[in-house]
Amino acid sequence: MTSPTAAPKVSIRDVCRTFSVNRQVFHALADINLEIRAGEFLCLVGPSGCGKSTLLRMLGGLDQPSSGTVSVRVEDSRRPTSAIVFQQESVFPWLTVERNATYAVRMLGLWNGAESQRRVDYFLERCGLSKFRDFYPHQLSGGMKQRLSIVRAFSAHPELLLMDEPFAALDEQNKLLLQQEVERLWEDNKISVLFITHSLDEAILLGDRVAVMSAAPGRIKETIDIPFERPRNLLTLKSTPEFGQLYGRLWDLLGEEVMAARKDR
Ligand SMILES: Nc1ncnc2c1ncn2[C@@H]1O[C@H](COP(=O)(O)OP(=O)(O)OP(=O)(O)O)[C@@H](O)[C@H]1O
Repeated sequence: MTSPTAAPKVSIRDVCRTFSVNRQVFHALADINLEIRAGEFLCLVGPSGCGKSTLLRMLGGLDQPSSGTVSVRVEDSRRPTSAIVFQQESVFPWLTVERNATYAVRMLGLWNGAESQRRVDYFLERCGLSKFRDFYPHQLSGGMKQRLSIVRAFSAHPELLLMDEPFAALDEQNKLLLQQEVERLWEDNKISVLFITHSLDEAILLGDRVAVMSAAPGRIKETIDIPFERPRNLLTLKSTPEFGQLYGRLWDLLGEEVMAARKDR
């Protein structure tokens, strides 16, 4: 458990993002204020097009705010500031499983011999890919490729892990298994996580807090603490009245925004 009073890992202050589309200004994000605590698992939900991925891309250094500031508190300069797991498979087809897993660390010049290899071996083992280290992505299933993306991200040992709907394209069984695995990996590695999802089940299962965004221009409408003990089991959780109440509260917050987003189209 992280202390709410400790210095935040991520500070997002008064962030706005506009895009110029056909010579018109489109306001994607407006006045975003949000913190992620060190070691916290923060889930972000919101209607389609409200700017979740734009915000995540800013934290990953792939985009810049039009105004306001985004900062990540770096504690160890030998670690990459962030790593991203996307929804779509983002592994390199011309590299083996092992080379994919080590690519980011090598590219960043952070490869540290035996120590780095030990991390890669550990995460390959944890994600059930040890036996496939010499396989190429076309020889893997979709779920295995997504596990490889997770291995690559955790192996890089980032200060901040950014996950953009990482399980959205997976079948239900693989999704449940990977949700559990990510929760365990996160608990064992004490990493700070921003996790985007459209699934309220997933947000409640994984999050320490869930931030709900408004329809575009995206704002943080409310953040809600998830009080359940870990490790969590979705099937057990779902049978409790507390889960139903939390789900209902989140759905009420989100439902209004989904309707607003539809009207704006
Ligand atoms: N490079 C860009 N140029 C113009 N508009 C953009 C650009 N990138 C994003 N947008 C717009 O910004 C808005 C937010 O996009 P973003 O992908 O962040 O939404 P999202 O909440 O992640 O959506 P979804 O849940 O559907 O993935 C969208 O209306 C999108 O069209």
